[in-house]
Amino acid sequence: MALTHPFPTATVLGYPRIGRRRELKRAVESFWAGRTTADELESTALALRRDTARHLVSLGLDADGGAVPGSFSYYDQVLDAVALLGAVPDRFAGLTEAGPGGHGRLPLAAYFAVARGAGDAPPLEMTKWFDTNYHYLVPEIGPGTPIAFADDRVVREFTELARPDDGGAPVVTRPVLVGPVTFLLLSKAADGSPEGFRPLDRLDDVVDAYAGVLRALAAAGAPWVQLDEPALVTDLLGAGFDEVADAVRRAYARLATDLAPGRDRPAILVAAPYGDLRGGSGDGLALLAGTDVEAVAVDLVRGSAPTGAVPGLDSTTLVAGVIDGHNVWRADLGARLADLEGLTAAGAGAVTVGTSTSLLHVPHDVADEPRLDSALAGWLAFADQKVAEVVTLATGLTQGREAVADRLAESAAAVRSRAAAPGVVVPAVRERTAALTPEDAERAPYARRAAAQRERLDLPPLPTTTIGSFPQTAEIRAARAAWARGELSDADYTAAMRGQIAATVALQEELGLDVLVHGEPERNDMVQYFAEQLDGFATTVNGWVQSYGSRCVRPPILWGDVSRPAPLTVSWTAYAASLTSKPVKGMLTGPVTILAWSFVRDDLPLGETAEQVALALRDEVADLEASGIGVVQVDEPALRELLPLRTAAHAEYLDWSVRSFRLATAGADVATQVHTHLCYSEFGQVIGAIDGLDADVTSVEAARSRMEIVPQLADAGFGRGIGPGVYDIHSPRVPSVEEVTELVTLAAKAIDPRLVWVNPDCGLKTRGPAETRESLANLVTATRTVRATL
Ligand code: MET
Ligand SMILES: [Zn+2]
Repeated sequence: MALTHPFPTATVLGYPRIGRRRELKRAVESFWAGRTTADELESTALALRRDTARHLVSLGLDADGGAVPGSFSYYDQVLDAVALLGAVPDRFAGLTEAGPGGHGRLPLAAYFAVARGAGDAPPLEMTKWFDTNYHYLVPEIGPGTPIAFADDRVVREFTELARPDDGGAPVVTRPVLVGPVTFLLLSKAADGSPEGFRPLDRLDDVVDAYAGVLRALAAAGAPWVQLDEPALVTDLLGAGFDEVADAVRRAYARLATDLAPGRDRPAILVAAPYGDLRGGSGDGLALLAGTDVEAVAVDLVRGSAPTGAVPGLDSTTLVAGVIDGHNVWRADLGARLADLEGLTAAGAGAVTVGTSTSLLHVPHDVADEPRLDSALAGWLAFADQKVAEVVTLATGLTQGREAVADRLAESAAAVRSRAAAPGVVVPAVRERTAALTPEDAERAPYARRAAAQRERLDLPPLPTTTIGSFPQTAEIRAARAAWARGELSDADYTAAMRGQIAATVALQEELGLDVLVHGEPERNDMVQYFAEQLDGFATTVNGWVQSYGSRCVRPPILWGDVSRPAPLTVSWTAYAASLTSKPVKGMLTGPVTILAWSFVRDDLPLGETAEQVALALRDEVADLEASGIGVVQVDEPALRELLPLRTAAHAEYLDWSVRSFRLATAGADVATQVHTHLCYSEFGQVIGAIDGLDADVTSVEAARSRMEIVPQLADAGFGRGIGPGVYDIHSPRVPSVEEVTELVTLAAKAIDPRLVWVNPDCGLKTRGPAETRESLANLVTATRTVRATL
C-alpha cells in the first residue's frame, strides 16, 4: 500500500496531560467548584495542549507527520471514547445535547457528571487500567445504548494545533483513541441487558462510528491516527485469544481495508502497550500484521521481540517500544539501539522508535526536582528525558551510531555509575535475603496461634475494629504542611499528632470498639510514609502522575537495597496503647503494596526487592511486639493489582507476593494476632493467595458486593478470621443499624460465626468526623444485636 506519509522515525505513545504544575487539575477543579466557566476551562486546556505539543517539538519530535501524540483528556481516555460515541447510560441521557449528525453529545459539565455522578445518578464505575495505578471509567454498554460518531472533539483538537489561531507554530499531531475492541472489552454490560449479552456484541456499531471519526480526521488533514488496543496483551478481560483475534480482524477489515488510506482515513497505528503481544495463546503481532493497518506499536520492555520473520509485517511499520513509558529509569541507549538493529529479523516494512506505553505514568521532567540527589537524578528519565532518548535512538538508527556516539557514551556512563553507586547493592541486605530459609516464612499452626491469641486478647464474639485511618481533618493536614515548611517544630508536630491519637483512642473507647487503632494521623499516604523512612527510597517534589481524573500521586522511587534505619511506626502505636487497656492494632503497609505504588528498580527482580521490604517490616513487627503491641495489621490492598496480565505468569507472581507477606509477618509470636486488609477489587483470581497469606484475620472490602466474597472464601476452605466490610467508606452516607445488622447476619450465616469480625470496608481517612462517629456507632450497635442472637 503506497503511503503518503511514512510513520515518523521517533514518537511517544502519549504524554502526561495534567501539566507540569498540575495546571489541568487546578483548572478542572475550579470549574467543578463553579469558580470558572466552561469557556475558561476550555481555553486553559487549549493553551496547555498548545504548550505541550510545541514543547514536544522542541524536544525533537517532528512538527508534522503525526510524530506528536494528541493524547489530551479532561479526565480519562476511556470516558473520552464514551463521549465520542455518545454511549451514555440512560441515567445521564437528559444531560446530552445534539452534536454532529444530531447524536447526543456531552457538554463539559455533563462529561464530568458521568465521571463523578450527578444527584441520584451514580458515576461510571472506576477501575485500574491494565497493571498500572491509573484508573479508568468503565463504560456501560447494553443492546440499546446509543453508539454513533457523536462528538468531534478529537477532530477539533487536531485542527486547533495544525492550524493555530494564536500566531504560534503549527503542530500536526497524531490523535490517540482507545481502539474499538479494547473499548468494548473494558466495558461492562449495562444494567438490564439480557442474559448472555456482552458489550463486544456491539462491535459493528462501534466500528461504524469509528469509521466516521476516521473520515473526519482525514478530511481535517490528519496523516496518522493511533488506536490503542492493549486488550491484545492481557488474558484478564474474559475473552480468549480467538475471540479477541476475530474481533480485531473484523474491526480492522472495516477500518483499514474498507476505507482508503489518505482519502477516507488517516494511516492507522495500532498500539499494544503494557505487555507481551506474543505472550498469550496466539501471536497478536502476526494477527495485526495480517490486517491492513500501516503501523503496529509493540511494547518491547514488557514484551518480547520477534525472533524470525512475521508474515505480513513486510508491509507494516513496526514502532518499537524500547523506551519504558511506565518506569523512571534512564535507558541504556547502546543496548536499546542493538535491540532495534536486531529487529530487522522480523522483516518489517520499516522499524521506528517509540515508548513501550504512553508517558502518562511518569512525571514530566527530572530537571524539575531540586531536592533529588544529583547522582540519582542522573540515572533517571522522566517524560521529557524519555522523548529525548527516543529521538536519540531514532537518529542512531537512521544515521548510524556515530551520529549519536556522545549520547550513547553518556548513557553508558550513567548505567555504570548507577550499578556501582553506594546503596544500590548493600551487602548486609543481600546477605540477609540470601540466608532466608523456608521456615522464615512459616508460623506455628493456626489452631495453636488462635488459642494463644484467645487467651491473650479475650475478645467477644464478632469483634469490632476499623481498618486503620481515621478522618484526615483539615487541622491534621495543616499541621503536617506547617511542619514540612519548617513553621512547626518537631516537638510541636509530635504533640499535635499525639493529641489526634488521644482523641481517636477516646472516641473508639466511647463507641465500644474492641480492637483499637491509633488512627494514622501522621501518614500523608500509606506508601510514601514508609518510603520516606526506609533506606533505598527517594521521594520527589514535582513528580506527579495522574491516578484518576484530577487526582494525582507522587510515587516514591525505589532505587537501592531496602533497609530500615530506625523503627517506623512504633512510637505512635505505643503511645496509643498507653492510653487504653483495650488491644491496639499496629498498622503497616505490606511489601507488595509498597512496590505497587512506587517506581520500582529495574535491576533486581521484583520478588527480591519484595523480600528486602518484607524483612524491614519484619523488624518493625518485632519492635511493635517488644513495645507490648499484641495485634499487627499488614495491609495489602494492591495484591490483586500487580497480578500479571498473562495467566502464565500468575503462579510465579502469587508465589513471591504471598511469600513476601509471610516473611514480613512470620516472625511474630504465636500470641500476636496478625491481620491483613485487602480492598479495591474482584478477588476471584487471588482467593487462593488470600488464604496463602496465613493471616489470623483478613479484612476485605465487601459492602458494595453484599458480602459476595464470604461464600467464595468459605468454598475455598478458608478457616481463619475474616472481616468482610459492612460499611462502604467511599460515600459519606451513614449506614443504618438495620443495614449493618443484615450484612453481619449474612456473613455469620455464610461462614462459622466464630471467625467473623465486624469492620468497615477500608480506612476512614477520606470521611468526615461526624459521619464516621455515627457510622461506627451504628456498626457497634448492630454487632451487639447480632451477638445477642448467637
Ligand atoms: C487502601 S487500604 C487502606 C488501609 C489503611 N490502613 C487505612 O486505613 O487507611
Ligand atoms: Zn483499603
